[in-house]
Amino acid sequence: MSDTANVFSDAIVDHAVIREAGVALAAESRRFADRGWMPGTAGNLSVTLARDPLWLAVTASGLDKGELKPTDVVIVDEQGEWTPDAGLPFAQPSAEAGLHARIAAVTGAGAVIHVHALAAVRSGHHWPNGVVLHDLEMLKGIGHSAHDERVVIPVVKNHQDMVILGDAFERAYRPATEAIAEVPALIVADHGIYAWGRDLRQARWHLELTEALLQIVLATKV
Ligand SMILES: CSCCC(=O)C(=O)COP(=O)(O)O
Ligand SMILES: [Zn+2]
Repeated sequence: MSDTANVFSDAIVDHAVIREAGVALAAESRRFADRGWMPGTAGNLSVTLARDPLWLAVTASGLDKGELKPTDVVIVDEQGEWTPDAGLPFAQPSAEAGLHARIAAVTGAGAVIHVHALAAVRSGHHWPNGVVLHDLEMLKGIGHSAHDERVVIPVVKNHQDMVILGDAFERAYRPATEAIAEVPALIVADHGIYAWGRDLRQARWHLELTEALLQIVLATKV
């Protein structure tokens, strides 16, 4: 019997779904810790389990993100708060779960990843009003045109209150139009970057490509 069986034995939500989310979040977290983007306990991840009401499986707070176990997940509601309705015992969700929930609610994302990657933090210092990207082939990887589009990665001020941070995200977010895709990333100044997608894999692609684009604009700035 696995170590998750007891923890989830009274869960109202589907045990297998939570187990699958925990396995996936731990694996992704390890990947980013190995890259140096989640040093120590930095960073957090979530996947959307349900939409009505909104429930996310988010990483637990304050743990070594390179050593998460499949049981180190917490089910939170649309405020990012632990919900008793999921039937799991209390565990402290990520301090940033509220922003994950807001991003998932506003964008429809199936997964959100937050890391403390260097180029994102440096870019936020250099361009506090947003980072302009253009004429870069990798823009196609975040849904944009490589040549005739000017894409702005929004930058918002850091805050410890996730409602204030969520409001800042909503003001900065530009949803997709028929002509232009959304920008699936947000820089939080002096802190790190959030990226999202329909699932963890696409969120990872968006994160890796955005961080690579930011490395290029930093390396080529005059
Ligand atoms: C050690 S970094 C400070 C907290 C933070 O920014 C972070 O990403 C991790 O917070 P969590 O509550 O998810 O462990
Ligand atoms: Zn953080």
